[in-house]
Amino acid sequence: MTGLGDLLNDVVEEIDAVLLFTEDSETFKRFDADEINTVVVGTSNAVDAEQFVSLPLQFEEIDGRIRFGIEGALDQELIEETDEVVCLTSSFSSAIDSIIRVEADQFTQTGLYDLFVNSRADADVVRDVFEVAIELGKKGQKGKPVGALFVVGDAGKVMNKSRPLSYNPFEKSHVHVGDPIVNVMLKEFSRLDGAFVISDGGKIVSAYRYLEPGAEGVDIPKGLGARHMAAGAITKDTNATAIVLSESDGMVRAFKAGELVFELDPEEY
Ligand SMILES: Nc1ncnc2c1ncn2[C@@H]1O[C@H](COP(=O)(O)OP(=O)(O)OP(=O)(O)O)[C@@H](O)[C@H]1O
Ligand SMILES: [Mn+2]
Repeated sequence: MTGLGDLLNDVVEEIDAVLLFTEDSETFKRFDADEINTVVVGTSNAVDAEQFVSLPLQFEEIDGRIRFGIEGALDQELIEETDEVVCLTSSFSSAIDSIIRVEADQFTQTGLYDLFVNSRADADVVRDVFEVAIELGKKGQKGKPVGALFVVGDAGKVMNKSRPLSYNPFEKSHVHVGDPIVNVMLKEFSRLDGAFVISDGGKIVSAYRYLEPGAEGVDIPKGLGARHMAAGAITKDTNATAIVLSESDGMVRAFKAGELVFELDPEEY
C-alpha cells in the first residue's frame, strides 16, 4: 500500500474546512470542531451539529449534493470563498466512502442554494414542487411521458402575465402542494396544456395558464422549446421560480431570474 497514505495526505493537506455529509452521530463525534472547521450537511441535523446546512432534497448525484452544501455553507458564512474544503460523503454505500477536495469559490455561481433558500416562495414549497415533478417524470402519466410547468411564488404577478386556457379546477379551493391528494390532482391535470401557478406559501392558485411574459433578455439553452422559454421568461418578468418537466427529454429543470439554474434526471432520484 506504499504511496496510498501519502496520496490521501495530499488530498487533505492544508485544508480550511470539512464538509461532512452524514446523519450518523458516531461519524460526527470523530471530528473535533476545534481542530478543523466542520460543517455537517444533510436532510436533517440528526447529529445536532452547531454548523449545519440543510439539504432540501436527497441529492443522489454527488455533484449536486456538494454544490448545494458548499453554496449553503458560503451563504451562511460558515466557510469563505478562498477556503480549500474537503467533502466527506457517500457514493456507493450509506457510509462515508468518498473524499473530495474542492475550492469553495468553484461553485458560487450556480444559484442552486439560492433557488431554494432565497426564492420568493418558501423553501419547502419549492422542494415539494420539485418532488411532484420528479415523481411525474419517473412514472409519467399512465406510463406515458408527460410534461409539466410549475410557476412558484409571486403568484399575483404571474396571474397578471398569463391567461386561462380552460376553466380553473382550483378556483375557490384552498389546497396546497405537499398534500398527497393535491399531488395526485397535479399529476392528473398535467395531462392538459399550460402552467400551474402556485403561491409563495404553496397554495395552488390555478392550472391551465398560458404564460405571456416578455421574452426579452431571456437566455435559455438552445434546443429547448416553448414551454421552457415561457418558464425562463416568466421568472425574468416576475420574482417567481419555474420548475419544468420536459415531455421530450424527461429532465426536470429550474429557472430563476430568466436563467436555467438547475437540472436533474428524475430516473436518478
Ligand atoms: N407560454 C406557455 N405557457 C404555458 N404553457 C406553455 C406555453 N408554451 C408552451 N406551453 C406548453 O408546453 C407544451 C409543449 O410545448 P413545446 O413542445 O414547444 O415545449 P418544450 O419546451 O419543447 O417542452 P417539452 O420538452 O416538454 O416538449 C405545450 O403543449 C403547452 O402545454
Ligand atoms: Mn417540445
